[in-house]
Parts: sequence; structure tokens; C-alpha cells
Amino acid sequence: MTPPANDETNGVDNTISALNDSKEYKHYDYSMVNPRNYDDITKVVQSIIAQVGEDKAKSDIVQGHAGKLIFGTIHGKKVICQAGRFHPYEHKMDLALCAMPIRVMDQLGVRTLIVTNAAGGVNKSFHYGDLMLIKDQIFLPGLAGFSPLVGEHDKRYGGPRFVSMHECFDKDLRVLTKDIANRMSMRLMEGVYVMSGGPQYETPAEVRLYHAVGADALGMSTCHEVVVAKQCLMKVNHLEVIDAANKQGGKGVDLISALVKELPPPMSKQETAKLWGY
Ligand SMILES: O=P(O)(O)O[C@@H]1C[C@H](O)[C@@H](CO)O1
Ligand code: HPA
Repeated sequence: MTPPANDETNGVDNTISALNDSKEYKHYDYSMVNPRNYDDITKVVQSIIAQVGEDKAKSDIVQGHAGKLIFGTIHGKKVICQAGRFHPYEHKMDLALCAMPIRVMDQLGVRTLIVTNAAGGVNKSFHYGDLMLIKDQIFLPGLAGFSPLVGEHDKRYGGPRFVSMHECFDKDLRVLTKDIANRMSMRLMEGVYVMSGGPQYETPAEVRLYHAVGADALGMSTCHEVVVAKQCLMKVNHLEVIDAANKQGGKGVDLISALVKELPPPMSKQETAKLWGY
């Protein structure tokens, strides 16, 4: 899957109008960005309607990232799964480009986004393989000017120019996820995720810095996707596996499957705009 690029000359308008005309791929309410474990995703998606992209498209670049969009249903709900994501360090820190799949999902109707990733633990009470629900994020590249929203405000996408990042991980969805994990007797941590640009791993001094500013887990992805989802007025929920995506991947997938089953009906853009005071 090649991401659509994000400048005036490369057909964003055409892409949007093609998506708006598409019947096969439209009217999806829910979306999942699950960067790894393509096999796990296909286990959860009970009926696959279509797949776009190549199995191997991304695997040469970041292992385990399939590079596919899968359209299907989970517990009868229409879901788009992005198996593989675009990391800024792979794309010259073009964060708007890397978050473009979220805009595509928005154009296809998605209102609720579940994002997953693998991260390093900063919180000393975390164990290798733990699952963490993100309650807030520290977007270091964004703080340094690498935001997917810099540049001209592109009205083709809609959404506010100045995006509120309060409650960027939906409180109701977090409560629901914790309740489900509890019922499944799963250990689920909760904390703050910090994103660096990567791809180098962090030094011990940097880990101490992240700890001092309140981070519980660190990684090199996700925050730019969440910013764009918030501009698109989507509700976002986020789970990550601490430093052991393959080892504990199945557990996370079981939780996501149970969560999708219990997700409330999606809110319209007008409803979330009103709720968030736009
Ligand atoms: O897509 P995610 O964030 O799960 O990928 C992880 C974090 C880094 O991007 C990369 C190196 O560990 O894998
Ligand atoms: N550091 C940064 N990114 C990561 C790590 C880590 O330890 N583990 C998985 N992604």
C-alpha cells in the first residue's frame, strides 16, 4: 500500500472524490490501526470483504508491518483494519503523509478508531509483555514543529484548525476497555505514551527524562495519527504492548475483539463537534 501524498499536485481531490464515489468501501464506522501481527488481525476479522495492498509491501522496512487495508466485519460491525503503518522515520518526518490513512478512513465514514502499537516501558511497575491503555500522549516531534497539521489548513479535509487534544483518548471507551479486561481477568495497565522521532532507541538519560515528565511508555509512532483522528472528530481508543508485540500479541487481539463487540453506536461528526465544543 503506497500512502497518498499530501501536496497540491498529487491528486488529493481526486482521491477524495473517488472515495466519496466508492460504494464497496464506504460506510465503515470503525477502524483499527494494528501495525503488527497481520495473522492476529485476520483471526479477529470474521468476514473479510476486501483487502488492498501487498503482504510484503512493508515487511522489508519494519518487520511485521504487512502494509494492507482489510475491509471486513468483527461481531457484525463493519471495520477497516490497517495492517501496517507509516512511521515518520521511514518518510523523512513527513507526518501529514504518515497520517494519511486516518484521513482515508475518515472519508470512508469511520467515527471510532482503535490504535495499537508496541512500546518500551518507562514505568518501573510494568512487565515485559504487559498491555497498556493510553490515557494521554506526549508528542515530542509535534512539540518540535513536526505536526501533521502544520502548513496551510486544508479545507478539503474539514475539521478545526486548532485541534483540542484534551481527552484525546476517549474516556468512555477507556472505561469500557478496563471493564472488559477486568471481566476477562486480564492485567491491563494505563498510562501516558511518549513519541520520539526514532529510529534510534533511547539512551538511559533520555528514559530518565521521559520518566521525569510523566511518561509510562515510549515509542516512535501513533501520536500524529491521533492528532489527525481528533481533527476528523473521531473517538480514539489506544492499546499497546510493552516491548513484546509478538510474545503477547494474542492477548491484545482478544481484548480488541471483545471491545469491538461492545462498542457503542458511533457518534456523528455533528454530535462529537457539539460534545467537544466546536
Ligand atoms: O508501529 P509501532 O510503533 O508498533 O512500531 C514499533 C515502534 C517503532 O516504530 C519500531 C521499533 O521498535 O517498532
Ligand atoms: N523504544 C522505542 N520504541 C520501541 C521500543 C523501545 O524500547 N519498543 C518498541 N518500540
